[in-house]
Amino acid sequence: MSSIPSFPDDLAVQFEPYLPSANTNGFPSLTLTFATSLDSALSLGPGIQTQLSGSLTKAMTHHIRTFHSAILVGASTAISDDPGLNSRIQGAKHQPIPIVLDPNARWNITESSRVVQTAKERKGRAPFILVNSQNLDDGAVVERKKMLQNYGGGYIGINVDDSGRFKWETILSMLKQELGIESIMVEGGGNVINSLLEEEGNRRFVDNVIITIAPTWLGKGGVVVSPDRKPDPKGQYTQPRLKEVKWIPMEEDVVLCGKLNASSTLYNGP
Ligand SMILES: NC(=O)C1=CN([C@@H]2O[C@H](COP(=O)(O)OP(=O)(O)OC[C@H]3O[C@@H](n4cnc5c(N)ncnc54)[C@H](O)[C@@H]3O)[C@@H](O)[C@H]2O)C=CC1
Ligand SMILES: Nc1nc(O)c(N)c(N[C@@H]2O[C@H](COP(=O)(O)O)[C@@H](O)[C@H]2O)n1
Repeated sequence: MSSIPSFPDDLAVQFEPYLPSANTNGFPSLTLTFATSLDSALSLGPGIQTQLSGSLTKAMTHHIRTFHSAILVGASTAISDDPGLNSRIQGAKHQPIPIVLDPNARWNITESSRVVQTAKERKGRAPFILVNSQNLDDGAVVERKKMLQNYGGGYIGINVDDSGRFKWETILSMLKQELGIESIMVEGGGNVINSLLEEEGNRRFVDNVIITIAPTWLGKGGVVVSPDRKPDPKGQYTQPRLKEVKWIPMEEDVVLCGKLNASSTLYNGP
């Protein structure tokens, strides 16, 4: 994997207000970051890795990765993309720990998975995979766990809720307690991002948002960011709206930065 040229200082300074800072809420600081098309798609379809970021916005993503203790993706992204989940920016001073949400232990991670190769070459960290606690004793999980432990990673069991998902509150507090994670970059895919944005109770965990928008339409059938509109306990839908918004043009793309958790308000129009 070739290294990515360093991110220019004059651009890096513009992102500083959106980098993690110590959180007072007891949870790791969470940055939501992904690349999208003009029709809100992350990829052409489930299982199809689609390049959206240009070279400069890709460098930005790898620069931002170095400021986080962890990067988190869903199992389908791990399976389809076989990602490195490290920072390949020249001179990277810190590598985040990859975290994969995989309640049903679907990802057959092996010695030749890119993230493991990267850890072996000491160009990144070995991943921790979060599974439903009931799957921790599964034979395949036990074997994969042994393999990952050789490189400093592993499997962690968490109980799922009635819908088969982990609660975000549990994910975040467990990552902080067990792995000492203070900041986390959630990169995708659609399922993970939508589950984070659909409920006000989860949106409160999102501190910073950094979205690359590429000048292209992927068309119907793509994996889209479009959370369900779930009403709050009072039966109202509170529109999440970013604050402290900054648009940063970067070659053909534009990067949208903002803050979310500073209590989203009901938007009543101008
Ligand atoms: N453009 C971009 O920046 C990115 C694009 N992608 C693309 O997104 C696509 C994959 O997205 P999706 O199919 O939506 O899958 P996904 O990557 O969101 O994974 C879905 C799986 O993650 C697990 N999961 C999600 N939320 C969970 C929760 N709260 N608790 C427990 N488990 C949970 C479940 O196993 C679920 O089946 C791929 O095509 C990939 O290339 C992925 C990341 C970033
Ligand atoms: N920022 C960004 N731009 C794109 O165009 C993308 N397709 C993605 N995808 C995400 O990046 C992961 C790949 O990471 P590595 O470079 O392999 O470390 C992929 O799994 C998606 O999370 N991101």
